[in-house]
Amino acid sequence: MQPAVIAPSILSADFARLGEEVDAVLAAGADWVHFDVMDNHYVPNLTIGPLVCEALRKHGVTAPIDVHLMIEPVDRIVPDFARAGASLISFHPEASRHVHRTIQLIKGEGCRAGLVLNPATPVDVLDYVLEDLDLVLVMSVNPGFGGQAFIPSALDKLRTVRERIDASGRAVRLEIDGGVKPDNIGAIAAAGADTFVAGSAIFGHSDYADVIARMRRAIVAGG
Ligand SMILES: O=C(CO)[C@H](O)[C@H](O)COP(=O)(O)O
Repeated sequence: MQPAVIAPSILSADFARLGEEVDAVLAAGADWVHFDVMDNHYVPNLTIGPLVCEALRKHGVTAPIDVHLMIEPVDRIVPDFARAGASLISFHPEASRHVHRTIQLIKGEGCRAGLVLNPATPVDVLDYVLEDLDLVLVMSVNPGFGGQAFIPSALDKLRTVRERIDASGRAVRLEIDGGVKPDNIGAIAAAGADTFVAGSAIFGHSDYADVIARMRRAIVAGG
């Protein structure tokens, strides 16, 4: 298993002070910045686009920016995010007519590629494309909003995807997103996740370093 990565979702940050918020969470021990892009079409919410990603890079953020596109159709916006400084770009198979082509597009733009599985999306969407992926993101809430409760069936899905990744022999990251907290992250790690997105649990806490440290301890204890 690869070293654990903690990726705070800026969906729960104070957008009026986004640069400071990202600096603070990275100084507090976060590894990546998770960047949720919603289009009010694929999901019923509207957030941020490539201009904000570029602004974070210009602000001086050098950590990996992990872009989660909840956008349909997805292909047109991929080059814009690559130019804006995205490190990884993940998308939903339901939002792409040609999943293999979208993966190649992301990689051709110089980014790592991830595929996102909604709570009701079967694991077999990984057939024939797992060998091209750098990351699989298992959603443990329905996409669109922060602050939702963790859906327990995500643990079984993590175990299944972990087996498939291990059988592939490739260093594909297994990311979890939605309702991740210090009190469930140990069980999530034990089920096979190595990359942990958390929004409200981190930005809703007054001491980012404390909550991230508690998450890391729980990952080691549970995983
Ligand atoms: O992708 C998302 C929602 O679509 C968010 O990243 C996710 O829900 C994180 O928020 P929280 O940790 O508060 O559940």
